[in-house]
Amino acid sequence: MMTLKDILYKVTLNAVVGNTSVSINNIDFDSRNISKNDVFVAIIGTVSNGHEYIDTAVKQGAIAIICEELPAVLVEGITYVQVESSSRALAIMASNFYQNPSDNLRLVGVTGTNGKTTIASLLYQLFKKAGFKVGLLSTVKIMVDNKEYKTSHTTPDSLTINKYLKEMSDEGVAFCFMEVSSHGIHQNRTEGLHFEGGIFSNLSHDHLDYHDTFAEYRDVKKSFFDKLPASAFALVNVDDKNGLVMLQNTKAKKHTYALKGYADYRAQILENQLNGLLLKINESEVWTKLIGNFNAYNVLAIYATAELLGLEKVETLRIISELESVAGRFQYLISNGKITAIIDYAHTPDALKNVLETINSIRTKNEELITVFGCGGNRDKTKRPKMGHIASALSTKVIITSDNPRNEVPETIIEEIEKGIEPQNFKKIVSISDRKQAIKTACHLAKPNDIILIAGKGHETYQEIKGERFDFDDYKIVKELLKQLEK
Ligand SMILES: CC(=O)N[C@H]1[C@@H](OP(=O)(O)OP(=O)(O)OC[C@H]2O[C@@H](n3ccc(=O)[nH]c3=O)[C@H](O)[C@@H]2O)O[C@H](CO)[C@@H](O)[C@@H]1O[C@H](C)C(=O)N[C@@H](C)C(=O)N[C@H](CCC(=O)O)C(=O)O
Ligand SMILES: Nc1ncnc2c1ncn2[C@@H]1O[C@H](COP(=O)(O)OP(=O)(O)OP(=O)(O)O)[C@@H](O)[C@H]1O
Ligand SMILES: N[C@H](CCC[C@H](N)C(=O)O)C(=O)O
Ligand SMILES: [Mg+2]
Repeated sequence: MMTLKDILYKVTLNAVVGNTSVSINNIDFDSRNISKNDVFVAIIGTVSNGHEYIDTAVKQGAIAIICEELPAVLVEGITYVQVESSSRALAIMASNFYQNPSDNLRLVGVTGTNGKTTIASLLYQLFKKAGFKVGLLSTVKIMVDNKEYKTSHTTPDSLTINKYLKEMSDEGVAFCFMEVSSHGIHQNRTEGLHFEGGIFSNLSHDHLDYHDTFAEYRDVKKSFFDKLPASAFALVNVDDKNGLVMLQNTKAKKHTYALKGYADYRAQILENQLNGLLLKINESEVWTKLIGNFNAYNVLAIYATAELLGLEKVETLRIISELESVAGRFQYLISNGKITAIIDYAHTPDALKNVLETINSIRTKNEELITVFGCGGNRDKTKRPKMGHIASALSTKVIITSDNPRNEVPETIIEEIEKGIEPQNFKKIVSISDRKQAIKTACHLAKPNDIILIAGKGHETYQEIKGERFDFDDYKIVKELLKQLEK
């Protein structure tokens, strides 16, 4: 049995009222999950304030309350602990509660606007193929070696992270690769974890609804590197102008990678085709099935990481050529009628631009590029016109549609996307808010050898409308529609 004192180890306490030697059953930050002898951690969120649920938690049997402000009336027999930051305290307590599982495996965090899932998933595959037991915490799924779990976040809350790390540690997992989102860092979800390495892919426009300015978004990412210990490595892409910024105040050992500039790890694209890339990494040539310039960066990042973690170079290169692309990232099919449909998770201006430029570098002038995309509701509005501009400038036809409208009106989101389109491109655009109809229209418009890009949802298998998730799978839908049309 654990006591409150055990899990408070290393938490900075401002005040304690009551007994910390009490035995505790579980910890939670949501009053709705609290039952007898649990510890409730009150967090000030973006929508509500957990401190308002302290009474409910006590009524449901909480034995201790962790909070930033003590309630006016204290209940006899309950221990109240006041801390500076409840979310930071939660993360440290979560680690203690699960016996500090991040100490038992070699944990590497991947941060950046685009490429986190790709890099983390490729590292998972690479180390699996090299014969290790491996863990993965990603947007698409959580893997405890061969066991797969669903996930709702890119970087889960600290209790969930530590729960899975504990399972990994019990399973004898040697390496774990995890995505570290800016929300995750900002909400202290990764506090107290023992990282052996951090990777920075790039920084471009996203989430400027949550972070007030780009500088704030950058500094949140940077704080992840600031906190790495001296024993860790920090590996950054220095073709990105913020790569060196990430290294400014880190104690970790600094390593760089680049395609254009000078760096410790360098790659060159020798060939770029629809079936893969031929790269020269440092002095060796390697073929990969991954497609697009941006994937040259991802492959270089995993090569460097493998070396930093001690994998043998020749083996790494051999395995790289066997790696499969990640679900919903430049996933494509070619129909019987010779129409290519590409599903990609590009949901930021930079990712959309990269994907379109990659397709354009492969496409010949006679073929049409028909792009179907939308922008998420209740997310950064300022990226909408930018994505409208990019899609219309780089495609021959564009169908603007819905991508998880959440609690917003789909037509309003579409109008905001349309604002970024320049008059000379108006004729390329159609707006159809129903995503299935939009994809159907693209299939009707496409002729043999044309390319349809369906962007934004990648691996997602739902459309989220007003809090409800309806089944929706871009890949399945386009495959089925093309088959019907070509019958
Ligand atoms: C904006 C955001 O990130 N919100 C996250 C945050 O919730 P919140 O701050 O809104 O919580 P809140 O509703 O205000 O509640 C505050 C506190 O009161 C508690 N509460 C609330 C009600 C009640 O009855 N009782 C109770 O105790 C809540 O449990 C919470 O502790 O903390 C929750 C618990 O960790 C997260 O689930 C939630 O993620 C929401 C669902 C979300 O959509 N997050 C996205 C934006 C996100 O995190 N995305 C990033 C990836 C982004 C990217 O890189 O592309 C990710 O890492 O997944
Ligand atoms: N290194 C990269 N640079 C720029 N764009 C990239 C890079 N890697 C992938 N992309 C593009 O970004 C999209 C998302 O990639 P990925 O899922 O790996 O990113 P992510 O950082 O995990 O995103 P999220 O923040 O949603 O978790 C891809 O579908 C592709 O279009
Ligand atoms: N992790 C990102 C994913 C966006 C994917 C896109 N399909 C959307 O719903 O906006 C987010 O939650 O902002
Ligand atoms: Mg991701």
